[in-house]
Amino acid sequence: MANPDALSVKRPIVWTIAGSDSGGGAGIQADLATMSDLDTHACSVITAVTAQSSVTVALVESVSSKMLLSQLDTLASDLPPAAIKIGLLANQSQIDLLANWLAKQRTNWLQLGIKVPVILDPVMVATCGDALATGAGLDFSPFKGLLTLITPNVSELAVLAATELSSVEACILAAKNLSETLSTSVLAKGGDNGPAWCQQQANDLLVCVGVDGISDKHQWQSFWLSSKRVETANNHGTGCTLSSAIAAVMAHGFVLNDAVVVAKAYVNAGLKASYQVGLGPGCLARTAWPQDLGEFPHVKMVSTSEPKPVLLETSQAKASDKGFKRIDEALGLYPVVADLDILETLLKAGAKTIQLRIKDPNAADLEQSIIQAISLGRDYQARVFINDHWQLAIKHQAYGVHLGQEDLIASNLAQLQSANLALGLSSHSYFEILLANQHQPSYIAFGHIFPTTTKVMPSKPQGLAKLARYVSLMKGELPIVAIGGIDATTLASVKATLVDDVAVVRALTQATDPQAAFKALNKAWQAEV
Ligand SMILES: Cc1ncc(COP(=O)(O)OP(=O)(O)O)c(N)n1
Ligand SMILES: Cc1ncsc1CCOP(=O)(O)O
Ligand SMILES: [Mg+2]
Repeated sequence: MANPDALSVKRPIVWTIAGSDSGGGAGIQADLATMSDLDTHACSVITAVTAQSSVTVALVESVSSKMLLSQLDTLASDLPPAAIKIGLLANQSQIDLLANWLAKQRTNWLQLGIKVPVILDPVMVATCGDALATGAGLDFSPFKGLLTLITPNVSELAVLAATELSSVEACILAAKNLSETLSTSVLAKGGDNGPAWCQQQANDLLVCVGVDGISDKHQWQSFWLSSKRVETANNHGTGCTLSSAIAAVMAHGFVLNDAVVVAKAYVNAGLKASYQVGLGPGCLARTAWPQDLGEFPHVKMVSTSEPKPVLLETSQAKASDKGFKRIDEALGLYPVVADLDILETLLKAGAKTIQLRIKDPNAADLEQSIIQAISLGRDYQARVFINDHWQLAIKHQAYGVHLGQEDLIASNLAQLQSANLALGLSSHSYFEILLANQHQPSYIAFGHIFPTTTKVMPSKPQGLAKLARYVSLMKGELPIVAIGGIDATTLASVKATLVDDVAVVRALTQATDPQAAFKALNKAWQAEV
């Protein structure tokens, strides 16, 4: 099962509501190509027909309200969307009609328990500089509360905010204001050559507004997503491609933050392989689901003390200096346990990696238990990781520490690294894998793969298809450990994703004979695929 695409059999339906670009590089044409390339079935609702080439927009004719409504209703009754991308809306009455229609549909969908992500790319001007929508003063406020994400570029954001965005701070403020005005997350794109501060590299600002299914600490956070600028004039349809890729990835069940980073990687790869067709700017190539980590952006939380995006050259140099201890021998079947009795039992059974996970920070015998676990690890020549309690792990020289994304904010990684401890980091998405990977940990745990009762999770079970995608992205970088709901019945399917290692809790701690359970699971894990 090395090919992750083999795992997602059914193509989810995605709609694009946008204008036709007769030149084929942008609009509906770019959207359909992108959505299809990203393994979705694309339906189209055409808002306007443009007579357009790579150098000019000769004529724009919007479709009638009757035609717009008829396309929406016809599709809704047979081909309901898993996600919607909205592009060119040619005039205010189209905005009003669509917002009204979406509001009614949303109520129907919510009654059925369906939440459909809606991504709005507020298209105003074509790459050649010609206006596409009539009237600069389009009012998008009817969409308030109906959108998941709006994706203006810096010039569009300046128009929407009715202000110049000559500084990073002004851009952050305008994006946050827009997110409040429309009650939506915002992706302010700095990919086009805009003001001086976004010329050096492509810096996009993601303002998260109550994003579903991600860590509490990220739901309302803002992030810079930075990539090196791809130097090419063939950038016609970049915004359409990005927003339709975001919709397509969300239709596959990925959270918003994941969809944004995958779409950015998709656009970066597309720009690198872009090509010229007419006399003007050419278009992006379609390069399928991105699998090259190098195409993904660097992610940085926006903080009040340091609001600026990271400079990529320096951050990469620093990251390689700061790598954590490498894992030479595979972690293998990795038990995670809450007490010393079971820890010793499993070491006796042959566990070579084990984690002590005591969740109560006030546990009376916490430090003593940590000392004891580390000492048992030495006796049995096993690698003992301590969960959460990184200061005690340093103090007593554990082999390593395991931390979650939330723990990262409160811990001192430099101290851990100089004490030469190994570091495992949790992740629950592409986005968190990128965040974790930037610290160059010793391994990244990914989960939960299947439902679990061991821990209350903010995210949904990831499943095998997603696991396979992450494994393929991270192969050769550092070990990926799958965790969550893994037991004797699911082990073989997890192994088939080619993940490096597996961590288990209940499959061992709730077994009637934990030693026998470890031996059996370990044998199955070590066996050839
Ligand atoms: C191997 C492994 N993977 C993931 C976790 C979870 O860590 P974290 O997200 O910090 O959650 P808690 O375990 O602290 O509840 C883990 N402990 N081990
Ligand atoms: C700590 C943790 N982090 C992600 S899933 C999980 C618990 C996994 O436990 P189990 O193996 O019992 O499902
Ligand atoms: Mg933790």
